[in-house]
Amino acid sequence: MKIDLLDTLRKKNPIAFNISNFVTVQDVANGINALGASPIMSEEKNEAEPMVQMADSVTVNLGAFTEGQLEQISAVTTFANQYKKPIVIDPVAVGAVDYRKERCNELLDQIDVAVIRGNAGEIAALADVEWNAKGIDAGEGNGDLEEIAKKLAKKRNCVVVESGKTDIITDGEAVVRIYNETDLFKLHVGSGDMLSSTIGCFCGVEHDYFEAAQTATAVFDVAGEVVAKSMATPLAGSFGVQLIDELHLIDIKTVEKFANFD
Ligand SMILES: Nc1ncnc2c1ncn2[C@@H]1O[C@H](COP(=O)(O)OP(=O)(O)OP(=O)(O)O)[C@@H](O)[C@H]1O
Ligand SMILES: Cc1ncsc1CCO
Ligand SMILES: [Mg+2]
Repeated sequence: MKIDLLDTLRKKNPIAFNISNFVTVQDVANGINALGASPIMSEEKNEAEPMVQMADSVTVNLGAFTEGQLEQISAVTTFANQYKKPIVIDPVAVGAVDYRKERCNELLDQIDVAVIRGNAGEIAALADVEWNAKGIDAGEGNGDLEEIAKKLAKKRNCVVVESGKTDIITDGEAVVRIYNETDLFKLHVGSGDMLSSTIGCFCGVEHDYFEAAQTATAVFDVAGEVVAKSMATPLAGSFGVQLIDELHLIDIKTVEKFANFD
């Protein structure tokens, strides 16, 4: 794993263009800004081309899109392919709402993406595997998580990050697993959105998106673990704030010390 990419990111301060959702946009902007990237958000179709041109990566979060916004998402992602800017997709709740799954699959049919990051319920839905997703959460299912992630990676010819107790990262062939020590992330709505956008930042500085996704996930997971270790009592609000603080403070040595992966 290329943990050194953390310093590369801080040196380059990549512009991370995010189409976010209204629920978690501030956490996403502050999280990746604290980490060392330069976030910019937009919902305006008319500025899609210059936004994409100046950006190093594009992260599209499908958490609360409207019909009107689909045109902007289509324009942005088409320009991103044209200007060779990596796209990260966060397919929020596609396992729970068919409308979302259909729109997401239409989008994925039109464009090439670098990474899809979702929980098990979301990745299973896009991989056409049966699963009982629960709203924005992973829900329950019996499928083999690694096989599901690989299936989607092959189907969409991209890297898949399937988050959960163990984060599974695959390019369709190789698999890297990152083991989480804390489940406090679940106290903070938008942990997943922040992870997806963190992956976007690393894809903006590393063309090997499999490597970029691994480093991003390890940095993010260790940041949460460090915060959890420092809290005598788990506190949801404080966890969210301290996660942003730790994304600012975290360094390569800390990630090397605490990242648990194979
Ligand atoms: N059961 C768990 N134990 C430990 N860590 C977890 C667990 N589930 C998720 N995580 C961690 O939480 C972070 C977000 O992943 P998660 O799968 O919850 O995304 P999500 O469902 O899209 O979240 P959200 O919708 O709230 O943004 C990741 O860093 C992941 O490693
Ligand atoms: C709660 C919620 N609803 C739509 S998006 C979102 C944030 C998690 O993605
Ligand atoms: Mg999510």
